[in-house]
Amino acid sequence: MTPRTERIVVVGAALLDDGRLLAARRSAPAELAGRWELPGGKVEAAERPEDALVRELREELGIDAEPVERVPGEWPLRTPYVLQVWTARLRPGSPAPEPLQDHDELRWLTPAEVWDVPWLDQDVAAVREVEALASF
Ligand SMILES: Nc1nc2c([nH]c(=O)n2[C@H]2C[C@H](O)[C@@H](COP(=O)(O)OP(=O)(O)OP(=O)(O)O)O2)c(=O)[nH]1
Repeated sequence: MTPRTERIVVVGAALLDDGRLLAARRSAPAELAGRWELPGGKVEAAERPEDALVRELREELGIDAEPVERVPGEWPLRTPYVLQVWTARLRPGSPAPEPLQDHDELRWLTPAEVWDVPWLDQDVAAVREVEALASF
């Protein structure tokens, strides 16, 4: 058998504002519902990950966001997906985030509160990496 090499990047945003990290609770699909994640989604063909991030955050949260820097690392999700994370911030004048699509609750977490929500298992290592950033 030929090993499967195709991989599809899911971009997640570590949206930081006033020293807090935005966490989003998934409302679907059933196996992920109720767990918390970094908002984002799949990068489309020929799309740059940073552009996908901006698009997904507009669709899901209604915000105007700006990617800042790639968080080092890459984390496997279910095949063929891998998670990459960028820090991001709200552009001046952006609306506040609202759970418009895929989520039913949002929380801004201070560094002391980061582990107060049940993150998706596959996000824990990524969130640890975000926690280590000087900007948070
Ligand atoms: N956005 C996001 N998705 C994650 C994370 N962790 C994780 O396992 N996933 C999974 C959930 C989904 O199966 C997949 C991303 O799909 P999605 O539903 O958020 O993305 P999308 O809007 O592009 O999807 P689609 O409805 O167009 O298919 O990755 C995470 O931290 N953020």
